[in-house]
Order: sequence, then structure tokens, then C-alpha cells
Amino acid sequence: MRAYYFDNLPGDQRLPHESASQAAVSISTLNSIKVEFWNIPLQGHEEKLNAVAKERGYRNRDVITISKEGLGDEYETKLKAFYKEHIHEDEEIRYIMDGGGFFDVREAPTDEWIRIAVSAGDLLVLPAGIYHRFSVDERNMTRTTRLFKDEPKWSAIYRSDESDTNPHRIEYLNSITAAA
Ligand SMILES: CSCCC(=O)/C(O)=C/O
Ligand SMILES: [Fe+2]
Repeated sequence: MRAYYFDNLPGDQRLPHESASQAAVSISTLNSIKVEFWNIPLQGHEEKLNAVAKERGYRNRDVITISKEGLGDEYETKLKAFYKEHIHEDEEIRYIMDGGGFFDVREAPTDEWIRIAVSAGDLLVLPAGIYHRFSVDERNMTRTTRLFKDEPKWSAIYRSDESDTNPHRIEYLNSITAAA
């Protein structure tokens, strides 16, 4: 995992968008916006993943392969959907099993994009209510285990004036202010 400020330059979302002038972002900065990260070697990862799922009350999971082969006709639509800025009303817990990609998260209160480059073995937890988006990288393939509290269903709320007042968004902002 590497994290850094996104360069905000136009161009292919699958490129790193990392410039020499953009500072690296530390794990403690990520933790301050309630983003958590672990690296768990693929071999034997089930035990740790099961422990995280149990501790947080996640009863279901699925594996999604985001690639042309994995998603077929749905590939372009899904790429667009995942890269459109959104929140969820639950945490987003993702364990990368193959390939790689970028989770971009909005720092608060700056509203700057922080780009988190992930690859196999990375486990990322994004809190409910954080604005974020996802893209595959130049490998054009990410195989990910997704944890769900209930049935495996991806449900996103895209950024708008309405999402700014979503109770999960407000609760998230309050939680990071209270922790500061
Ligand atoms: C890499 S898992 C698929 C992307 C996803 O589930 C999500 O919510 C991105 O923000
Ligand atoms: Fe998401």
C-alpha cells in the first residue's frame, strides 16, 4: 500500500496520478480520517479476515474480479460506477487478492483526494460516510474479497447536496472532529 495526494490532473484514472511535488500520506493521517489498513499475506489470510468479519459483525462476503474477463459487458459500466464519488451507509471492507487498484478517499476537512494504491494482501477499511471512489490500475484487473453485513449487495450514494446531509455522512464528520 502507498498513499499520497492525488495530482488532480486530467488523464486516465488507471494511471498513478502521483507527482514529485505531492506529499506521501502516512498511516496515521489515514487513521485520523478513520481509514484503516492491514497487510495480510495471502497464504492463510482467511483466519485474519474471519476475525475482522466477526469482530465487526460481517456475516457475508463475495469475491469480485474487476476485469474485462471477469465482468464482460458490465466492465465499463462498473468501472464508471466505482469511480464516481460516493459514500456507503456501511463500512467498505476490501481484501485485495490479485491485481491492484486505487481507492481515492476525501480528506476532511480539506476535501483533498488521497490516493491509496493497493495490491494483493492489502486489507482496507473505509468508514461509512467517507467520500471515495475506486479504479483499477494499469494492470486492468483487481480480484477482491468484499465483506457485507447482510446479503452481498453494492449500494452507493453518489455525492450531491443530499448526500452531504445523509445521517451517515454527518455521523462520520462528527466522529473525526470528536477524535481530533
Ligand atoms: C475493489 S472492490 C469494488 C469497488 C467497490 O466495491 C467500491 O465500493 C468502491 O468504492
Ligand atoms: Fe465504495
